[in-house]
Amino acid sequence: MGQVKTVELKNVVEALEAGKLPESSDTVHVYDQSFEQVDGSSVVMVKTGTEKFLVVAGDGTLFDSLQGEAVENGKVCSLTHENGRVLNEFFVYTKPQAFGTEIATMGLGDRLGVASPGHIETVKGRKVKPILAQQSVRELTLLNRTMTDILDAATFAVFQEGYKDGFGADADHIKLERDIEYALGLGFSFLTLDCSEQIRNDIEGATAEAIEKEFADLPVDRKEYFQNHYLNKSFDIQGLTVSFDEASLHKNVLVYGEAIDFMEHVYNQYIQKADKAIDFEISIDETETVTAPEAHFFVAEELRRRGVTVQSLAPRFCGEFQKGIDYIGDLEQFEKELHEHAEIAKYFGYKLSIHSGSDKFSVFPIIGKYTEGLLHIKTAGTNWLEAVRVIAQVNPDLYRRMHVYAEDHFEETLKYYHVTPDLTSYAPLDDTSDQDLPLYMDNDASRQLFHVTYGILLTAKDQAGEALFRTEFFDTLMNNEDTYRNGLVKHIGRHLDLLGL
Ligand SMILES: O=C(O)[C@@H](O)[C@H](O)[C@H](O)C(=O)CO
Repeated sequence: MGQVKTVELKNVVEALEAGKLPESSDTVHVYDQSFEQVDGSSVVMVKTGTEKFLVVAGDGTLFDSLQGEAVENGKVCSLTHENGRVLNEFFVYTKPQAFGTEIATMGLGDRLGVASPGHIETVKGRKVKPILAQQSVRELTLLNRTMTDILDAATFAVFQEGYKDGFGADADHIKLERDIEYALGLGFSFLTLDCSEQIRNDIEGATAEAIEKEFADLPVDRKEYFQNHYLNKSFDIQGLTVSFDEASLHKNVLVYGEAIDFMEHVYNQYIQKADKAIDFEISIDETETVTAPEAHFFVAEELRRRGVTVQSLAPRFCGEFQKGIDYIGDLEQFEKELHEHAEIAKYFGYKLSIHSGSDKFSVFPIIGKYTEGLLHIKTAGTNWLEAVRVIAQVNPDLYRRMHVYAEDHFEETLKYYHVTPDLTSYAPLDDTSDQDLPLYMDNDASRQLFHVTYGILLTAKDQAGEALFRTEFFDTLMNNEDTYRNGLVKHIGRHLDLLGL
């Protein structure tokens, strides 16, 4: 830390020594809500330039535990993983928790590690709890981030905002048992088990003969286990009648059987054995197979039969839930099926989970109506797009360079995301004034262009190995923190308003 900064922070230390909340100055911003006093120590979060620190003074175990640079009789501490764990030890509200099925939850994936303060402001006073740490393995891989990074970002944001109403941490789209073990060991409170590898999409297109032959080859006890429970019976779900003939039963057994076995295994081996409550979510949304309501019932009934308790389940809905843009499909069909999915979820006592929930404004009223405001909804990319909007507003030159790079590298992202933007549908960059650059964040195609190129843009390096955009991107964002915060409050607030939360 430079000499200049320690001089600036001397006043903060003096105020803390006197047990007082320091005041912000021209060069040091004090996050008032973060001020805490415990066993003779006083601590607060500050920002100088584009960097944030914890400043602690006084004596006692908190002062001794936080690691930092001595400034007068205080310490100036970087936001390290170790200092985040110290905050967890002294302030329980900085640790993630599970919420169960009695309140709506919203996944607020933050690919940058700087969005959570705006998310916290957005949810205050609403009937929803924030899952502030939520990144899929795909996002972590594309960003070279770790699960520890996203937990730390949430810890420091909650401390900065003095937010004491609880938050969650979702290890999202987890497919491997080693990742489950690692995430739960780190203290994640929410596990989204992605079963797309176990779901047999090939069965969807198979002939009736092929399905019958494969089913016939199953062990006798397995066939009897399913046929004795489902065949030629009707199940009444709040007025929705579900029944299976041989063809439909055999198809569902083959499509979902292996996935359900995996769900049961993970529940018994990890969720049941966890040292704290875990919100367990089943994700069958990222598959080619649309989840028909009767298939949703089949999966849920099997979980019930096997004693597996889940807090939320994400089906693959009809139509398209593409990243960062509104719903694509027949609204009437969607409403009919969403209603059925919601009734099935209610019947089995868990929340319906809406993945790729960003920007699905046309269907939010339908979702809010039939889930009666008890759901889990996941967003992530839209929070990154609001950051890109800020860049377009305040640093047009950086935006232009990122836009060109994203277009040049767009094709590389299609192996990770299913998006189908028409990149000729928006105005050419050279024809767009600086003033109009933010409008690209209102166009579906340019939204998706940036939505899926986040990893490429934030890890791109020049020939000297220096970051092409990352450093300037984060400096710009940190110098315009309130603009980003207010943009999130407005944009995510619109999501919650339309959902009735
Ligand atoms: O992009 C990702 O991998 C995640 O954000 C994933 O899509 C997440 O589960 C989600 O649905 C966010 O909207």
